[in-house]
Amino acid sequence: MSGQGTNGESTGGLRVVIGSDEAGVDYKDAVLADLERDGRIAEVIDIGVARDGEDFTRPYPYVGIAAGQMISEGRADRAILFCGTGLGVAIAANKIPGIRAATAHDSFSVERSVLSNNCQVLTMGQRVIGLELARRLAKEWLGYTFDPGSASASKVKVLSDFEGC
Ligand SMILES: O=C(CO)[C@H](O)COP(=O)(O)O
Repeated sequence: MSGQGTNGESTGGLRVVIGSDEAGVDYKDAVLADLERDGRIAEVIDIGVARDGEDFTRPYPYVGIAAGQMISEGRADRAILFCGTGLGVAIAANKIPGIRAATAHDSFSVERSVLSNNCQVLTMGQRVIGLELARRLAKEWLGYTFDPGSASASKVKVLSDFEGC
């Protein structure tokens, strides 16, 4: 069984949620395939929507909330979510106490979302960036680990203290 690392992550390898609404399903499926080939990932959890599924028209807030809850409850370490812009799923995930979700479409922001902000959730927009960039950014993002001894830690703690978790 996996233990907990200093970042709250599973020490047995990352457990990663992937999800989208219908506007992000093409990118979700492409990144899902990448994650399944990625040796760093212990478990990939696809929360939909499924292209041919009954949940295909599930609105983005349900996707963001479900992903945030999985992390909050310790059932996953990270989530990568897509919608048209990436904004809606981030707003939804951020409604869950303790969740830090960010929309990032460039390499520097992707890096800082972990190293500065200790984000557990990355969101991107299928209507905003190209597929190959989204795939690359997802891979990069999973390679970063927050350093609890860094100068950024006390800033993130302000958020945790405010939320009480
Ligand atoms: O991008 C979205 C939400 O941020 C979603 O994929 C589309 O939402 P809509 O513009 O309200 O249809």
